[in-house]
Amino acid sequence: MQDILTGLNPAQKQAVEAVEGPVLILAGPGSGKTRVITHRIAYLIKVVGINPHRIMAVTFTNKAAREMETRLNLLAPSAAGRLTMGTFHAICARILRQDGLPLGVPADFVIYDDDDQQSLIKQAMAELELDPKRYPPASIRNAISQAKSQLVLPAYYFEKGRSYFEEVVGRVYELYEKRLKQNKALDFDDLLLKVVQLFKQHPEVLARYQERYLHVMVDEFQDTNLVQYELVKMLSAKYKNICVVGDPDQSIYSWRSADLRNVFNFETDNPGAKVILLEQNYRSTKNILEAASCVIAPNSGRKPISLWTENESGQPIAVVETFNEQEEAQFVVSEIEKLTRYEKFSPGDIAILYRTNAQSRALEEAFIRYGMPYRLVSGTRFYQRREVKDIVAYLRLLQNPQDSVSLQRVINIPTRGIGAKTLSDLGQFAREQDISLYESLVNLSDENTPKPPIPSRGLKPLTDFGLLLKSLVADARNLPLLNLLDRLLEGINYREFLFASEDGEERWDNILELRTVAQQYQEIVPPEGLSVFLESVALVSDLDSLEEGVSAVTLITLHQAKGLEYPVVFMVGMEEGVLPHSRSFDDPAQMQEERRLCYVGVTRARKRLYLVRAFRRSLMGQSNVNEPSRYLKDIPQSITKGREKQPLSEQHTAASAVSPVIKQHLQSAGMSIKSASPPAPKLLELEAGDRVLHPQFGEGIVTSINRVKNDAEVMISFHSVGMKRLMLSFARLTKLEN
Ligand SMILES: Nc1ncnc2c1ncn2[C@@H]1O[C@H](COP(=O)(O)OP(=O)(O)OP(=O)(O)O)[C@@H](O)[C@H]1O
Ligand SMILES: [Mg+2]
Repeated sequence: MQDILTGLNPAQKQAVEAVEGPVLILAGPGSGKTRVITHRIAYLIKVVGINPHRIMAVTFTNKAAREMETRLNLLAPSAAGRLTMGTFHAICARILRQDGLPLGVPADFVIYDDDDQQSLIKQAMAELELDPKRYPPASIRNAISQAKSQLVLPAYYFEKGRSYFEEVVGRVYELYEKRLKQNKALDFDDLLLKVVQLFKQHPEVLARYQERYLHVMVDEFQDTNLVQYELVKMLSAKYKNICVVGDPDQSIYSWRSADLRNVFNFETDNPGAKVILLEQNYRSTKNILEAASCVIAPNSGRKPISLWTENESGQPIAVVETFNEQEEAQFVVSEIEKLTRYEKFSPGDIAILYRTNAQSRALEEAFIRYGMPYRLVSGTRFYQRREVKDIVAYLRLLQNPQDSVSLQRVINIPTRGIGAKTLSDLGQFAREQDISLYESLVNLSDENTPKPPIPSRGLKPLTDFGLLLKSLVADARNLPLLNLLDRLLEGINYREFLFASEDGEERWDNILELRTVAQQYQEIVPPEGLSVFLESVALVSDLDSLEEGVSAVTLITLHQAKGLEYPVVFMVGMEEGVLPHSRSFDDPAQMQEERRLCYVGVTRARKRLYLVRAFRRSLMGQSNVNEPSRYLKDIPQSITKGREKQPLSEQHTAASAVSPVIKQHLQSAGMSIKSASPPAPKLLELEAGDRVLHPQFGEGIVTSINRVKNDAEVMISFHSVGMKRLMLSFARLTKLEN
């Protein structure tokens, strides 16, 4: 019992000991909310003598559940594995496996993820002969998901007075449900919905669970939605021992229907509820905490939660401006190098937080280049993302039309009605004729060649695709990489295709991010740009995912970082348009949520906090000069340090188009800059033998120059990547003194 209550402050102790009746714990970040839940569970088991079997603890992520389990194991080893702990979805899945039968849910149901769900909806729409152009499957899917999270059934859509679109939703919904059932499958929304239905329609089942769960606890309560709260209420209705902890300032999931009203209504829903406030922060230094409170203060309608700490003031917050996103990544990586080399932080102590997944790309590349281990939390590494792989496969095919693996990958992407049977017939025909798959496609439009035995209905899309490929292959020889990529995306209508899928917007963002990469190869004479690009992609993607246990830097979105803490935190992309995200600009409620997101980020840091931004950012194919994030201005200069205070004009005159990092590198090597490429297209004067610096390839020596019209082709032998031929007007070269 000693170890359970010692190590808690009086307010925390009160929260742990308040085991009877409803309890609401409201407290700011790092004040020990999660710690209280863990200790409360241990206390219930070891002191009050509750059977772990009768306790339920709901966490927000599986990772949080695992962490809680580890901590609990230290306090109450006997409880391991006996209590019900996990996310709402995991707990509901368990209930349905046990008790779903009365509702017609078989014990061996499978769970469909977003992708499965999407394809089943498309299938249902095809069966109903609904045109996906008029009724985008993604909107139908959203409507169905919304309906489910509000416990609305298909019948609702057939009531009088519904719109035609609603009726369509209803018909798809109905058939979709039928197919799910035939496949013995549940989608994510079903997991919650079915349990609520089960409890409502079969009170005897509910009674059993109510009897079982003497104690129910919920962490991160501010991010629960209505159905989740409904469930918690039902489960705890008998004993009313329900303890929820949360922080309204950290509510960041409204886009998943999280509803803050759950917090505000808790006291009225649960008469006699004890409300406990925790005010001491154990996580962060005074400086970090002050920065956090300045960031959140401007939000309106807050219940101000006071927060203080006995921790030291610590280092000032580092506010760092870099030139562009590559330099930002470089800065982060070289700073990490210093932190781990001279300051006894290990890579596992460090996290990089960002607003959108697409931002990870520049960071990942820097980590790979430096050979520094990193771990991307529950996101797919950039070059492994499906849409990125698809487009890279296309580009590979354009470079090498004989690449039949790539061809087979993309032949029906976007869907163009080329089925497996047609493809295998074509393959066999190509083998018989001893030509490649690509040639067999291209030949279809040539009257003088033999035709494969494929019915004309199947032949048409093949012929069209062959023609498209042929013209793109020709483009690949002549166009700079970015133009080629654009031509490709247009030719296959890729944007439309992505937007018809559920997470289309995010996936398109990744494609735009791929454009940013392509831009960097613009200066290389075609078709070499394409092959250099593909070569570097191949190297980057080849990296095996990290083994567990290796100490690695964490790359994570702000949303996923909730509840976690790291000794060192880098928040990157601290710019208007990135954080706050430009999509939120015209919605005041959303802007408040962006601010909370920033607050969550800042409060993840224990000892060091870096707020990094880029003067110019190419993200998702657009190059923008962004203002510093408004949140930076809210942090008083007395607790920051950095390059922030210099006026921009001094840093970014034409002569300093060279990034500060590179400049620093030059200076430390005793070199100086003779001339930098100015923004106006005046060509750098170069001759064979000159030493130059390139922002990506590093240092090299000019081996030859070939003047063409107003430009010149320069051959450069780079130390890092060998010989490259660049267009002088595009190449971001700096001449070094010989
Ligand atoms: N009384 C205490 N004594 C020492 N350390 C404590 C105490 N209370 C909490 N901590 C430590 O402070 C840190 C933050 O605690 P915890 O993660 O539980 O906070 P939280 O309120 O859940 O934060 P968040 O809102 O970010 O989820 C943890 O490292 C925890 O171990
Ligand atoms: Mg917590």
